[in-house]
Parts: sequence; structure tokens; C-alpha cells
Amino acid sequence: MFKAVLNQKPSSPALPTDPNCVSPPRRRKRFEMPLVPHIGSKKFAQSQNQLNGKISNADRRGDFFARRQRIAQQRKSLPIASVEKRLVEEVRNNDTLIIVGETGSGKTTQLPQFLFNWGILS
Ligand SMILES: Nc1ncnc2c1ncn2[C@@H]1O[C@H](COP(=O)(O)OP(=O)(O)OP(=O)(O)O)[C@@H](O)[C@H]1O
Repeated sequence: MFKAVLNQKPSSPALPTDPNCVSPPRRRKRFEMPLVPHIGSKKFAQSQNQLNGKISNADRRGDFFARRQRIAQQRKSLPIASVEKRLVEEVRNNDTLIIVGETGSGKTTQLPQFLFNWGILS
């Protein structure tokens, strides 16, 4: 029975060979993040140390709000934060988007959160 199913011809032609099938053009784009003082640079390390130092005592006491504030500040300091809105628009407007940015700029950890917050992912 399995063999019989495999030998059956499809009743309609496959989409790619159908001359009447015109697929819409795919929109592709390359998005390059701006270079900003970043991981590996002294300035970035200093800014992260400042952020860590500022609230670390409250953090140690398990202060939820201080911890949340520190995370928010660290997220804001990442290069990807400055292009959040533009990036979300590009994701909306393109079928394929290649995002180029320095290592540690926030592509992996921040982009999914942006897409969730802007209602693109649920
Ligand atoms: N588990 C973690 N704890 C603390 N900080 C983290 C953690 N994971 C990532 N980070 C920090 O978050 C920032 C963004 O990292 P992320 O992995 O999103 O960058 P990326 O652009 O995807 O990097 P890559 O190109 O190397 O994958 C970096 O500064 C990184 O050090």
C-alpha cells in the first residue's frame, strides 16, 4: 500500500513548474548595525562596570526592582538598542533580513525581545 501511494502521480502540477504561478518577489535586505563603543573596548568595559557598581549592593539584597533596573540599563547600553525601531521595521518590510553586527552587540539576546515587544512574535 505504501508503494502504491509513492507511485501515484500528483493530480495537479507542482507549484514551481506551473507557468501560471507567479510568486511575489521576495524582499531581501542586509542590515548593518552602527559601530558604537562596544565590548572589547575600554569605554564599554567602563560603562558596564559603572552599571554593575551602581546597584550591586541593592542587587545583593535581592532587590527585585534594582535588579530589573540594572538589566534595563545594560540592555539600553548595547549597540542594538539604538536601532531597535529601524530594525523592527526592516523585519516587518522584508522576507529575509541579514543582520550584521559586532559580536556581543545584542543580536541573539535582544532581537527576539524586540520582536515580541513590538507584536511581531507572540
Ligand atoms: N548569560 C548572560 N549573562 C550575562 N550577560 C550576557 C549573557 N549572555 C549574553 N550576555 C551579554 O549580552 C550582550 C549581548 O549578547 P548577544 O549574545 O545577544 O550578542 P550577539 O550580537 O548575538 O553576539 P554574537 O555575534 O557573538 O552571537 C553581550 O554584552 C553579552 O556579554
